[in-house]
Amino acid sequence: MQNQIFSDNLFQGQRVLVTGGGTGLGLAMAEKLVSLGAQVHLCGRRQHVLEKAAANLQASFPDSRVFVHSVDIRNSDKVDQMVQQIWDEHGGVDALINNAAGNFICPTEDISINGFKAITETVLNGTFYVTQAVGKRWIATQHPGSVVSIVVTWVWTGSPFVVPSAMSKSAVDTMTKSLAIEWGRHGIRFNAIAPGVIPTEGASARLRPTESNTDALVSQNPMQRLGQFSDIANLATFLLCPENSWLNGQTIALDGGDWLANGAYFKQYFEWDKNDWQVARERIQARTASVAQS
Ligand SMILES: CCCCCCCC(=O)SCCNC(=O)CCNC(=O)[C@H](O)C(C)(C)COP(=O)(O)OP(=O)(O)OC[C@H]1O[C@@H](n2cnc3c(N)ncnc32)[C@H](O)[C@@H]1OP(=O)(O)O
Ligand SMILES: NC(=O)c1ccc[n+]([C@@H]2O[C@H](COP(=O)([O-])OP(=O)(O)OC[C@H]3O[C@@H](n4cnc5c(N)ncnc54)[C@H](OP(=O)(O)O)[C@@H]3O)[C@@H](O)[C@H]2O)c1
Repeated sequence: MQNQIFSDNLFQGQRVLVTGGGTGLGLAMAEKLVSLGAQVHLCGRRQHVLEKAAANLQASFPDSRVFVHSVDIRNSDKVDQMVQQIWDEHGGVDALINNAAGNFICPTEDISINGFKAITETVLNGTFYVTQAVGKRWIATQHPGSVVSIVVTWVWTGSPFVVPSAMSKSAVDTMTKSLAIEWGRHGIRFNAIAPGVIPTEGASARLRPTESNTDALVSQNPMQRLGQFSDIANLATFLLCPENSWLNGQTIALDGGDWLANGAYFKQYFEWDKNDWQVARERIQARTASVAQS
């Protein structure tokens, strides 16, 4: 029998937009919400990835209602059109998970302006565009809402070699606190999850491009393991529960206590020389190119 924290149909009648919902952690959270009865909208850039994710969800949960939106969240007009379409065709959403992100490791002195923008315009700007497009409709219709944003523990530690991501995730953390105050009176709640390492293809290929062995990460973690999809799916579900209507403005670490014990990630890369960085860059860019062509 499945270990069940939440009661069946807890999210029946709830509609949730998950950015980056076609893969990794976004898909894991979407799946949990679907399993509890939610209607979900998955947004990402790659239509075929979204369609496959939706088909799998529908196969696992035949009564589910899953919709896909192929949108680059860096484009504010396209984001607004997507959200308007969701309002026109489905009456809106009740919750938003800001999960889409881009990242790669690189010494900060070597990042081009385009590289900086590829990350910041997704994580910072894109998150704002989606949040504002949804939030302003909630306010206009006096509809309560709940937002969960996925940040990372380096909002507290900072992090070498991923500075555009660290800057942008800190901004999303600050948005969480700021809008928790500003929009609380509209019944709109903001919380965030700061995960430690939960292995996904997308993150591993761009943050650990030359090393797949995770033994050291496991042994340094106070709980002696890495994160699992169920960890983030359960916490996101808890934060979005309408019953938690006084839970607002919080960023919760979900890392087994790792950042308390070990601080910032990626300190091992201080040992890399120019050649190591070149190899890493080639692997990351090959991965990005193959994903774009797939
Ligand atoms: C705590 C544990 C750690 C876990 C924290 C998790 C943090 C995360 O956010 S993980 C998320 C991982 N998932 C993703 O990144 C998925 C989406 N990512 C992507 O699509 C690509 O990686 C991303 C971000 C570059 C965007 O792609 P796209 O918009 O097509 O950009 P693209 O045109 O390829 O490249 C843009 C610029 O970045 C540069 N760039 C790309 N990769 C690299 C690299 N490895 N090094 C240096 N520069 C790079 C390119 O050269 C280009 O700049 P220029 O035009 O000057 O040459
Ligand atoms: N995995 C970890 O250990 C970890 C730890 C801490 C925090 N996080 C955070 O968790 C979230 C999910 O990461 P993940 O590990 O699951 O990686 P992932 O599978 O690569 O997820 C990123 C998702 O964002 C989408 N995306 C990227 N750029 C986009 C854009 N411009 N517009 C729309 N969608 C875009 C991607 O789909 P397309 O490529 O199709 O657009 C993809 O579905 C991210 O916010 C990440 O920072 C992850």
